[in-house]
Amino acid sequence: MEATQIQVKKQMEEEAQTEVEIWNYIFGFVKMAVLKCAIELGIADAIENHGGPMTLSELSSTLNCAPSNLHRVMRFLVHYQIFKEKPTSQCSIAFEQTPISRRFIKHGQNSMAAFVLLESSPVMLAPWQGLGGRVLANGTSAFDSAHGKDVWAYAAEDAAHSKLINDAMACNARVTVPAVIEGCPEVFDGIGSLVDVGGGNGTALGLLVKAFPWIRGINFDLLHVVCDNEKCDGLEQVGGDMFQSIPMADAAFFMQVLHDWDDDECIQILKNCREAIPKEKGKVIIVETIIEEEEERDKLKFVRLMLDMVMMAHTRKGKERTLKEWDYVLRQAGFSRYNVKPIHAVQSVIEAFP
Ligand SMILES: C[S@@+](CC[C@H](N)C(=O)[O-])C[C@H]1O[C@@H](n2cnc3c(N)ncnc32)[C@H](O)[C@@H]1O
Repeated sequence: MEATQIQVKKQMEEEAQTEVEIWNYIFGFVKMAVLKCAIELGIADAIENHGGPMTLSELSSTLNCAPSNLHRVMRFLVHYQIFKEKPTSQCSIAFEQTPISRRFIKHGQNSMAAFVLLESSPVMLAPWQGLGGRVLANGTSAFDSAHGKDVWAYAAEDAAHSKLINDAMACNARVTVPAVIEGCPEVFDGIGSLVDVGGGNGTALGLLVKAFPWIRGINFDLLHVVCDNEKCDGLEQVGGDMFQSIPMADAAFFMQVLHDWDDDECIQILKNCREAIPKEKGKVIIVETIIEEEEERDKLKFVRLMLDMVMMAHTRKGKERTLKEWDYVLRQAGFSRYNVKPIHAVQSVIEAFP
């Protein structure tokens, strides 16, 4: 092939790929919307309860919906390999579970269904309309513009939304905390008491106390959150404001809390934390995203960048941080020494010492 022919072929391939990408951007939300619909209908739950693949008529009668519409939803989900088609002995087609669909069973192991329901809720989608405004005004929160208050004040007044947040955080904790336990168990050696600051419904701390039974767990969150929490063996529930003070413990644990706040706020929270832990042997364990500045660490880099945009949409001044930015925050808060431990998760573990 001549050089010009090669160039023309390359250009045509690029144009075709561009066309694919453009349509992905235009209708990117459709995947999330159809997944939300599948979770609300309970499609994965129905197939799991059935104990094996289900035909369209079995599925539509179980879900009590029109087969014609369900067929279109299933065709879409099969195209994206969320479910698989399997021929039956009666020459029809049945739908079977995949590793992806199993993650969307409502109460299944490692289920991420609650996270989809939170992020696709009208409350969390509305702020995205104001992202440009936030960038231009540099500081006007997109969430505040949409709802007139910040996400935590909103949750304090709307019990259903608060539950949506806590359930989503809990399903994420069930995936992330085992990666922490497996990736760096030594971090928890010698800790007699651990306060989980912004611990939500206590799922993360419950898993930690189960894995390290010598730890006495204190789950600390806003009063309205801990008041709604179910009693959990081995956990003390304490309500309060981390900007005021943090309950005393040998160590403090923060998972996806500091990314909700700007540097000055994080420094304030971490200074309060220094007051709560012993000067000599105390430590802070932070489970957060670290944005890599140079080489890509792994396939999850895009999630970290997306999470940073989520912080821009959903918090006032929160952000995902590079290592340099974490270094600044920790040093300003008086933590002289820290280790970073990569784990098999979107987040890393930062162990910091006063
Ligand atoms: C993104 S969630 C993280 C929950 C939990 N650490 C996890 O990863 O599953 C942030 C948590 O911080 C809590 N929070 C917000 N403001 C707080 C404050 N001023 N004092 C204590 N907790 C607060 C919220 O109620 C929420 O549970």
